[in-house]
Amino acid sequence: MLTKTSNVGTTEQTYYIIDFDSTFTKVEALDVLGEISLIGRPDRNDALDQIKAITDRGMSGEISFTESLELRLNLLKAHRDQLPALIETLMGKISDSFQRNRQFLTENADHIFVVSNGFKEFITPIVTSLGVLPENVFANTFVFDETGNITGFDNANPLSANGGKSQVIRDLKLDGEVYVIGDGYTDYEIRASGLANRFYAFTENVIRPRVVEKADFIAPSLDEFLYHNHLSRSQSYPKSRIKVLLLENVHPVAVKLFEQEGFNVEIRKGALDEEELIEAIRDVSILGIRSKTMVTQRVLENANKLMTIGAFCIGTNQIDLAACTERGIAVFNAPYSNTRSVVELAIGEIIMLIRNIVPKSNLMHKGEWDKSATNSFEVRGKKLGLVGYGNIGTQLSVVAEALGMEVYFYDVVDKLALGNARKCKTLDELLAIADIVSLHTDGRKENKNLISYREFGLMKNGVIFLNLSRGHIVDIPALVDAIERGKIGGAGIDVFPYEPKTNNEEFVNALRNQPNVILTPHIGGSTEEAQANIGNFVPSKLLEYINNGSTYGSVNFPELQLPLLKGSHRLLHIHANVPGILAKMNTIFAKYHINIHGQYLKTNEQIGYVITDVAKEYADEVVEELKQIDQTIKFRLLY
Ligand SMILES: NC(=O)C1=CN([C@@H]2O[C@H](COP(=O)(O)OP(=O)(O)OC[C@H]3O[C@@H](n4cnc5c(N)ncnc54)[C@H](O)[C@@H]3O)[C@@H](O)[C@H]2O)C=CC1
Ligand SMILES: O=C(O)CCC(=O)C(=O)O
Repeated sequence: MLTKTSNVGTTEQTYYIIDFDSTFTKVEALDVLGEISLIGRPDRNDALDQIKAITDRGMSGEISFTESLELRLNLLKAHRDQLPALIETLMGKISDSFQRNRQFLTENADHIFVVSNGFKEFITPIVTSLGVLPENVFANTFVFDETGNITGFDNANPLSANGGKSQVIRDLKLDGEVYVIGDGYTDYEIRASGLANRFYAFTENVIRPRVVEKADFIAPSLDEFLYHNHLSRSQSYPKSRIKVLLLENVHPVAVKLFEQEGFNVEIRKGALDEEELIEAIRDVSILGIRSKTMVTQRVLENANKLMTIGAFCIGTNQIDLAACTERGIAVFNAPYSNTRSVVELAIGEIIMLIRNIVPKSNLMHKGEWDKSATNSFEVRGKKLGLVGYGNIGTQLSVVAEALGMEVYFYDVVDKLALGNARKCKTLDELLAIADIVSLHTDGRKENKNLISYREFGLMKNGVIFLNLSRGHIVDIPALVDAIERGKIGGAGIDVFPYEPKTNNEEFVNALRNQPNVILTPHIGGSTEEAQANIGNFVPSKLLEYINNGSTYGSVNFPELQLPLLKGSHRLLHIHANVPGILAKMNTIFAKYHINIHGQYLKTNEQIGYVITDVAKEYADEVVEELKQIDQTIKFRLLY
């Protein structure tokens, strides 16, 4: 993020001086050359470490540049024949924000200079591939011996010595504003010698504190630099300004995906309570949570920048969905990624409980050997009663049948029975018939205490009871009573009306120390596989929404799967679902003679979502007038 503000704006006479290593490319080219030239050498790793250390010392100004160059070339022992491989590698290492903004580089080629202490032999092919003019590349050149070994550098070139970059800029006699973009101390030196008006510390690839503290501005990407200077760019809004807050230990793959996208990502291990979340969410655009963080109306009132929420789980009952919709915040979840994990845990628990393994194992730990078949049963032929026949219920149905169980289910919605499963007309009918009752309903409020004293009363004596869905669905005192009366032969409980916020909080519950009860800390969906699946799936949905406007799979927004944005500007308008909004929008488009490439509209009970792709040239007033339409909730522009 740019840290200081100023009167921005550029003139025709603005010149851009760009560094190469770790700025134009993600890497230091001589480090990469070392990886190539030292292949097969026994001391390769040591030499590479030394080269990297010397590079850093030179870049942060600890040792003179000439010294760092000499030391590195000595260690490299490179050859001319290795340069094509180096160039090929560097082509794949061009910084993402430079790749994205090649249009800026070509359109401003006359005013762009790449000034580097690296070497022309590899810099020129890389930067000219993105439109920089070869005559605007200023860098060192290698000296080779007669067999092609790199033995040194041209000492007459000012860039081989300290202060060389300033010397080059001085000689260029640039008449106008000069802005330097780079990651190293030598880039700052241009500004220090009074030859540049601004120095932007470029931190997309590497952050050097000693350089950053000297900078006029910090540019986490080229987009940020272009945005700051109102220059043409590939992103309507720099991604580094978009803050992502990820709570509850979401999988690292998700963190990586958001970071790769260039977002500013903050992670916290546990859940936050309402007050903590209100504090943390103020400047957050994307929030990622799991099942424990309650996103309430009060939280949302303090989340003015929030665009979207990702529930890294199935359940979304922890989020006030209606309030999100009212505020134009799109919510996504992962409806399938952890279903198998829950099914496998349920099957495992059913077998352990029906065999009475838990008390036997506890006795063994106390040294007691109780070999007997009493109260140990097989699952084959038993009646499994599923309450809720959705994604998990149906999958459990199929796996249970494969184990020889008879499956019965009850769902409030008329569902197709899979395999030989039998539908029950009422919950009561199911409870009366099942040897094992397993809950798989969603967490809607009306399901609170769905299973209480009356329902336990309807169950068979010795029934096995499982809840791996949501804690509030079962009345815990009623469950404890049923266990103590011997009504329940065994129970597996994974979810609780109140669950500790973090692993450091004690689990307090009347179910503790009950016999033949398996208690698990809400881990039905916590397998490595499921978490990695969710970690990939949810960010993909959030990114489609942020980058393209697509809402396919959203749990609260009208679903629109949009074509990729190409050659147009995309105007996204979210409004209260009242008649006439589309007509008002189109009146504005007509008034300004806007060429519409495509238009998409979808509504739900609360909101309407209109996407209009338009030709790139239009008056600024269009955007302002669209935002002013009555009942507008949110407006976004993408390109
Ligand atoms: N323990 C854990 O770690 C995990 C728990 N879950 C929870 O498992 C539950 C089931 O998940 P999915 O199968 O993916 O949900 P789903 O939405 O696909 O299925 C839920 C089904 O329950 C039905 N239903 C709702 N209320 C009902 C009622 N009172 N009586 C009968 N049927 C009712 C719905 O019509 C729907 O068919 C959810 O509560 C989810 O949050 C999901 C994943 C992991
Ligand atoms: O793993 C989690 O945090 C929650 C799993 C869960 O309950 C869900 O996916 O609905």
